[in-house]
Amino acid sequence: MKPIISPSILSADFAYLANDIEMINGSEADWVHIDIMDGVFVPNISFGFPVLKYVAKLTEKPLDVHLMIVQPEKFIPEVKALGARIMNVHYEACPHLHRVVQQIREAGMLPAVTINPATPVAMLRDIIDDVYMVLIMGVNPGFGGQKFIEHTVDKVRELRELITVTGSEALIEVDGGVNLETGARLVEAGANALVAGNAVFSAPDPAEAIRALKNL
Ligand SMILES: O=C(CO)[C@H](O)[C@H](O)COP(=O)(O)O
Repeated sequence: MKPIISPSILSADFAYLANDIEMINGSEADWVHIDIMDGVFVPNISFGFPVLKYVAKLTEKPLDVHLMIVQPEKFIPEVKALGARIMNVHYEACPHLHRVVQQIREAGMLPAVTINPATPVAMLRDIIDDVYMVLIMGVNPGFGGQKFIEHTVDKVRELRELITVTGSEALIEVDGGVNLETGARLVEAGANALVAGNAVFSAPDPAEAIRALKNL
């Protein structure tokens, strides 16, 4: 199975966002990854719903929305209003994660749980049957273009084992530091979906970079 490719528009040129979205529309990308940051959960602020409303209008691929914010459950209606297919919330931001996952499903979206580099895969044991996807961060969230943290590959392997043992159908997505080299190892370890920012938008031909990732 070819990996699902979800380009992260955090690395796009915000002054010409429509051009980058059209590039994604015409590419082999499967989803579009939207990183929402609040300057509290992570030390950066990206964009909010007034901007994303226009991004969503132009985008023809399903939206894979990643909330790097505290209390993400407060924004379930806003994420739903964007037409998002997947809503990713951080394990570290949700003391009542099981409830939030149910709320996302009840709102008609697919729930995904994200773990930071310092969070062990074992913390997902009691939620793995309830989620559509787990997103493993390959960098500390907040910025694009960071160096890939090596133990992410082992975490993917460990999560693949947990999924096999529990019979869960959760997908594994990785975000941060993904390029052709790290992507190949992540897919080999059992990742189903790759988020790529810098590797796509800094490439001379971003659509070709997406195709190369898709063919890993
Ligand atoms: O969530 C993110 C940062 O918090 C970005 O999606 C991620 O960093 C992608 O960018 P790159 O591929 O350049 O690392």
